[in-house]
Amino acid sequence: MVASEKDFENAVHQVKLLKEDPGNDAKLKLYALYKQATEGPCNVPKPRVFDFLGRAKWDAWTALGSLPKETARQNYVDFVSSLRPSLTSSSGEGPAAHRSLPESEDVVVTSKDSITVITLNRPAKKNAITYQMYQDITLALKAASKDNSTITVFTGNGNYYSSGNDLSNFSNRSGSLQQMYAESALTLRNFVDSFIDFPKPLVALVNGPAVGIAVTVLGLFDAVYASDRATFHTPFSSLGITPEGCSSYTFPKIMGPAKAAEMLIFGKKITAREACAQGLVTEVFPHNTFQKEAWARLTAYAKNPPKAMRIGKQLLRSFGKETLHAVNAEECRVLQERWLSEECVNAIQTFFSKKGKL
Ligand SMILES: CCCCCCCCCC/C=C\CC(=O)SCCNC(=O)CCNC(=O)[C@H](O)C(C)(C)COP(=O)(O)OP(=O)(O)OC[C@H]1O[C@@H](n2cnc3c(N)ncnc32)[C@H](O)[C@@H]1OP(=O)(O)O
Repeated sequence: MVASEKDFENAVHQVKLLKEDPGNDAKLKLYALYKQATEGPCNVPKPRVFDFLGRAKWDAWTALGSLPKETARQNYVDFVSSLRPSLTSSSGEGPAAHRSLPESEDVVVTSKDSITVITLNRPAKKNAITYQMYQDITLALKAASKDNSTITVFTGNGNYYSSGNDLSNFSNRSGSLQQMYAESALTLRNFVDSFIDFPKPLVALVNGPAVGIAVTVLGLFDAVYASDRATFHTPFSSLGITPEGCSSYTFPKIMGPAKAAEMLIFGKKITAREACAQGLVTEVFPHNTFQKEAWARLTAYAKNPPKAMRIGKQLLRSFGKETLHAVNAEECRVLQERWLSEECVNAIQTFFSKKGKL
């Protein structure tokens, strides 16, 4: 469904009625999408170096590349709808006001003992994340942030946690390359933002090997429990691409720059025990008892007073948030360029022509 002019105007009106400040990142996103929807791609000169606000706005608008006006309009309407809890009740009902998680077989959301569980459910494809799944996960996190659960858990179905980005995302979509990559960068940015902004304790149960973006976002989780069959692999350079998920910032902080470089630049695959020694994983359990032990732990933790846990998380995380959003924006901008590079195009072709393995 494409948002009409009326939907767009309605959303612009709703923004004016916001009761609370939605924060700088949300305001930048709204600004960029509004400009793109009304004026098209940014072609104004870059503001001078000390005009920080002007630059941030220019960067946000420019990052949308050649995203079509209609798509920007739709994204604006969707984004405003995701801000609804802070809108005034007299603002009127926008078309997407009650949008909830679409029925999805590949991303399953369940609830257990006050814990919301988001399960990647494409075991035949090693839980590779499709374009649709990025959007479903983003919506699932938004919903979990508002539901009555105390903890949110991420896991995979089958013998893999996730093989990362589904490489057919590069070929399965319509439209010009420029348009597709601009949309993808925005989708990725929203996806990672939803981890950065997640307000409750977020725990990963890494049931098997994890690859690419499934590894990088772990730096944004509050605890990572892993089976001893899990491995952690970010083969970005061999795919001609660059790190995302804020890992270019979180990994050096977590494990030190040298170990981070081995993983993110040289693509070294590490075991669960190595990842634990380096601080990326909280604790490793034998595969046979992994589910039982991890769930016993989670069920006990979920009985803690929820507000205290939420506020505790805020204290631990909120000071670095601005930086994380800036890192995310920059990683997405760089990736958007890399996707067009010969190195990346060749690597994806190799995967599908020879069914090449990591
Ligand atoms: C324009 C871009 C749009 C992007 C949209 C949003 C932005 C995303 C940004 C993030 C970008 C990249 C970050 C990353 O995640 S990089 C890492 C990408 N992942 C890989 O390179 C892994 C590739 N897979 C493999 O090397 C192997 O499959 C494996 C994981 C080592 C498992 O090997 P296996 O022998 O045990 O199993 P296999 O037979 O290969 O797999 C079973 C079937 O699953 C398919 N499959 C597995 N992983 C992927 C994948 N990542 N993408 C697509 N398909 C995958 C595999 O092809 C098999 O399929 P089939 O049975 O042959 O049909």
